[in-house]
Amino acid sequence: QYGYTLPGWTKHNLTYRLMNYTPDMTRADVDEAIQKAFKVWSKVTPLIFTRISKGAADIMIAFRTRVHGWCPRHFDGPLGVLGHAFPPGLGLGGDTHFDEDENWTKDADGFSLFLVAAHEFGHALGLSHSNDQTALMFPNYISLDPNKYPLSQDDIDGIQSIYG
Ligand SMILES: O=C1CC=C(NS(=O)(=O)c2ccc(-c3ccccc3)cc2)CC1=O
Ligand SMILES: [Ca+2]
Ligand SMILES: [Zn+2]
Repeated sequence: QYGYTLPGWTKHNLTYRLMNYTPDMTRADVDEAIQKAFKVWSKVTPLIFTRISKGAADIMIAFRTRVHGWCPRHFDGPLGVLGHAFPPGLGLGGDTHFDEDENWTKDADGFSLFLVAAHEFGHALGLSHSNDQTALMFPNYISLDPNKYPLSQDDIDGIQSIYG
């Protein structure tokens, strides 16, 4: 069960924007991984995610390393932290950054961008970590079979307690 859930977004139609791409994957594979990661959550909530290519989106997505821009959190080089996302809110709220020092992939080796994005988007929607080790919101990376539906009942209960 969740320690606490943050107040979620007050609107259900959210926009997202990819600020840059990782050289580890093709653009098409990055677009697909991000789209699939949003679909995991839109399937179990009334949330709708719309991609925009300019202007300020609710969820700004970027690949960054070490200290980056005005982001109050920094990355730690290869391994360790893979990404971070800010809880719902204006400005930095919802923004999701991936550590470019990782090897991002769509298949087995390296880290699955789809899985890490699905986890980070859980935070961007207001979820905290789960202590259920089968949950997508579990604090440690588990390389689930990306084709297996990654949401556990704990994740669904958590997200529906915010956007039910
Ligand atoms: O707020 C934080 C702080 C530290 C984090 N650690 S991480 O980036 O290495 C990470 C850990 C687990 C996952 C994950 C967990 C379950 C399924 C898929 C990914 C993703 C990223 C992830 C995170 O969201
Ligand atoms: Ca790292
Ligand atoms: Zn950041």
